[in-house]
Amino acid sequence: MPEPQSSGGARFITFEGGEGVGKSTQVKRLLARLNEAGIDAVRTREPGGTPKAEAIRSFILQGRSESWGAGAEAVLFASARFDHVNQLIAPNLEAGRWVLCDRFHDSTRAYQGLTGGVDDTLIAALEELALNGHSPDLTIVLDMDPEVAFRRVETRAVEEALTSTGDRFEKEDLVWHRRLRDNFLAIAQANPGRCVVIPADQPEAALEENIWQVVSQRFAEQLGGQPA
Ligand SMILES: Nc1ncnc2c1ncn2[C@@H]1O[C@H](COP(=O)(O)OP(=O)(O)OP(=O)(O)O)[C@@H](O)[C@H]1O
Ligand SMILES: Cc1cn([C@H]2C[C@H](O)[C@@H](COP(=O)(O)O)O2)c(=O)[nH]c1=O
Repeated sequence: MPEPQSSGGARFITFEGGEGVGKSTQVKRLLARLNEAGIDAVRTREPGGTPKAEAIRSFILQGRSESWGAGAEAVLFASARFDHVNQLIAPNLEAGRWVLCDRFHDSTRAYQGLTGGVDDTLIAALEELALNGHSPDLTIVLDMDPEVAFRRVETRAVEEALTSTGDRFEKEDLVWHRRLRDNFLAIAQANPGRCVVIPADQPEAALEENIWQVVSQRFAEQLGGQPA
């Protein structure tokens, strides 16, 4: 296996989509594929990725900000993102490491904005502040029927022996999750240069292969022109 490279052309890739569509699984698989191709990369998640952002994650996902409303929660997610971008994402990209992030600003657009009803102007202002110019180079939107994805989340809860099947947003009803799915698709449609929608209801290895095709074609130059 070639040694990971550590400079030049680092790329920022985000994974988005509803609950249980397989984002975390595929972030790990893509990291391994990139490492095999000699690319130095890190994986991270939102909300979270730094100690301060993880503290905000626990606060929100335990439901402690639920009664504050979607606008205040958008501000909390953006505060976590501000720290994450400045302390982890930007320094890694500057050091030449690719960054793979499990959820990013499109989740705020989809959950708090389009589904939660928070005004576009606030979402855009928070985004500008938190991203500080670090927009993803590519966003993979994993798409599938939320009812099927829910079953995955329930199975995961059983496998991990969790006493509760979900965090704050996993507890919303199916109608809400269907709206969320449509909203992720609308975001992808509005950002065709950055977002690629991939059907997620397929075996893990097949999905990994689909994602690798997209990444290796999009970044052929950085990957040394390797065929997909
Ligand atoms: N392609 C797949 N087919 C079937 N099961 C899968 C697939 N990908 C992941 N899973 C399983 O589904 C569950 C959810 O996967 P994962 O945690 O990767 O999803 P996620 O989108 O990151 O979820 P969340 O939004 O809750 O963070 C896990 O138990 C995982 O093992
Ligand atoms: C970044 C971000 C996340 N959320 C929601 C989406 C999920 O319900 C949780 C994160 O849990 P996961 O298991 O890590 O997917 O938070 C949100 O509402 N807004 C955001 O900006």
